[in-house]
Amino acid sequence: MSERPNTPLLDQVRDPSDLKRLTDAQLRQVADELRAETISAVSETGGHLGAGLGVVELTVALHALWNAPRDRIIWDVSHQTYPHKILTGRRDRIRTIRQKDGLSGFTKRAESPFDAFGAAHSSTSISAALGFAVARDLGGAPEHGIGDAIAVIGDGAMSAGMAFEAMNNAGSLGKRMIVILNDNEMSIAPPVGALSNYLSRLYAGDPFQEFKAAAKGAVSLLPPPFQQGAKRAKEMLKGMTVGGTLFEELGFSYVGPIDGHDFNQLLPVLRTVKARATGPVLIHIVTKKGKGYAPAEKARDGGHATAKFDVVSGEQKKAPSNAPSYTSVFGKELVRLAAEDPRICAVTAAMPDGTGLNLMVERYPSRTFDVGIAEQHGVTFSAGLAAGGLKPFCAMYSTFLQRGYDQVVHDVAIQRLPVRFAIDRAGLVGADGATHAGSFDTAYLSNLPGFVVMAAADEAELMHMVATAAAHDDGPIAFRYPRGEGSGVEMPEKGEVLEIGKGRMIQQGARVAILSFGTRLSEVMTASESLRARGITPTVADVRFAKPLDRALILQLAADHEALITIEEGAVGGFGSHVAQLLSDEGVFDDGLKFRSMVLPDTFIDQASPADMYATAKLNAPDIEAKVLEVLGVAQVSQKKA
Ligand SMILES: Cc1ncc(C[n+]2csc(CCOP(=O)(O)OP(=O)(O)O)c2C)c(N)n1
Ligand SMILES: CC(=O)[C@@H](O)[C@H](O)COP(=O)(O)O
Ligand SMILES: [Mg+2]
Repeated sequence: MSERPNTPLLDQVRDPSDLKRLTDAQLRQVADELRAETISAVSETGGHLGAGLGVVELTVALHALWNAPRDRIIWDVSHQTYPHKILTGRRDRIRTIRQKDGLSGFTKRAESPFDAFGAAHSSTSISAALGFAVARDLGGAPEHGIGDAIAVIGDGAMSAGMAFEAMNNAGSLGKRMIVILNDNEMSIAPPVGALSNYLSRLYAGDPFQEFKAAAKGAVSLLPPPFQQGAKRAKEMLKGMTVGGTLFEELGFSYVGPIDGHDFNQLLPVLRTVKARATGPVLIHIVTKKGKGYAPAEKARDGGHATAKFDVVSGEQKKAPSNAPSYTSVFGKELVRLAAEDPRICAVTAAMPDGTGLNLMVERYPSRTFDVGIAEQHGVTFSAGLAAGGLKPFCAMYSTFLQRGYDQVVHDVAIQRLPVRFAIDRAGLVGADGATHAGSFDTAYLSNLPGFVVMAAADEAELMHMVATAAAHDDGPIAFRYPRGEGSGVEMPEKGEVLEIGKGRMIQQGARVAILSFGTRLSEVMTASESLRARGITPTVADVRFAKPLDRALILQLAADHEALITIEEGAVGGFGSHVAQLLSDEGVFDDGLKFRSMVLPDTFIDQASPADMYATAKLNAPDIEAKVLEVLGVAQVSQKKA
């Protein structure tokens, strides 16, 4: 455990009301102590660091000036809320963050009344804030009332269509609400796109803006010191744009850009907006990701997310592993295939490193597209690329692909376009918890006519599936694989093209056949070992495909066994449901087949290690063993704990 920082003033802040009696100079001290406490806590837990460090001053200022929870502060993505959690009565649990039974790494309404709106996927904050503003004006929450609605959104999150949909709506409704655009010129990777360039231009230091601001009579929106002391106002006006921005065209009053780490700018501007805003206002603050912690400031990603680390050296403490990550296996195999086929291209929605497409960016930059946090566009853009004769790999996390679902149905599936979906983070992901669980993709893709849906049982299988997807030109195809390292299996030199809709036998046994879809296969084999001691050897197949099903294999195994069990890392409606439908259609149940489908339970599972989450889901080896015994009617003496 690292030495805890000395935080005499922060120690006196039990909730945000304690900030109200502090002077501006004391707020500065609280911010410094809060930053030290955040660094210390994350060094022990790991987690999202850089974004929180960048909003320390903003967090203190918002809680000092407004009255949360009556005023609703809505943090976009909410990976930057560790300082907010510390200030809102959760300091004693901050070192449990992202762990089993600990604090969530994101805002969560069930966790605290100060978490006005749950998040983790980006670009929802302005819509939610507008909802609160309208609810306030229509008399919602009559017991305590609703004060201000304040959305804090990053420059990366601002690039998403949803943010603009919300501004378009807010600008026309004209309700009082505040959007704080926290511009650190970073997403996880450096931000991309025209909006990012536009924001940079807004604070390019054009002295013309000073005159423009004055000429537009902007003084009414500026803090009183501006209006009184010409010198200070002049200083502050330097580089500040009022009027003529994209945001103003959308119906917002725009104030900024201001230095989000400088209380001398932040506090007066926020006070003035609080006192005077009548309609929607956007305050543009400029900050640094990782601010105040040199290793984070220097890191390529601004210290976005980190393992546990040594505070002094910044060195991260990662467990060594010999197995490659699924992500890197995908990235490397794609690069290999792209060398052979110039029509192969790749699309990521702001996750080049997370999806392994950084390797494609390095090798084939002109064929790799980071579209920003814009999954909907990314999917339809891929559909366009496919319609135009290219072979796009649309690489997204399972959970984020959810945002592009209508595009998957309407633009890809109905047109039978050969978009290859590389679905990373499939299944339960661990510390990011329920919001990031890849639980639904098998269900929501397998029910689409003409889709091919595969899951890799290990990293070698993943290589084959990448090759299979590249070769598949007849409609859309998806392959899913989990977060983290593979099982260390022997790797082929290159992926082989699999026959569509054909599974593989792993082990021939008797009485019960287990059909595994995805990486639960290793748990199935562990269970099988244990069952052997009881004289039961299950037949095991890796089905590879949830769609099209290997009908011949499944029907044969159904005919040869008294029981069939399916298992997958996904919610109901996926592989198991399709097998049940097949067995039902073929009348196999009429012959007395016993059938069990092991899927994720009908509940959102909170963060823990993936193994713990799968234990909660009852999808680990002991659960499989128990299921086999149950279906065969064998008495269980005792079940080992998962
Ligand atoms: C819909 C969606 N896509 C992708 C992500 C992954 N993601 C989390 S934070 C982040 C970058 C956000 O950048 P920004 O809003 O500028 O916040 P910063 O971290 O710079 O403070 C991304 C891409 C996400 N959370 N939600
Ligand atoms: C906040 C967010 O959405 C990302 O930072 C996410 O936590 C990344 O997850 P991985 O660590 O699995 O890439
Ligand atoms: Mg940013």
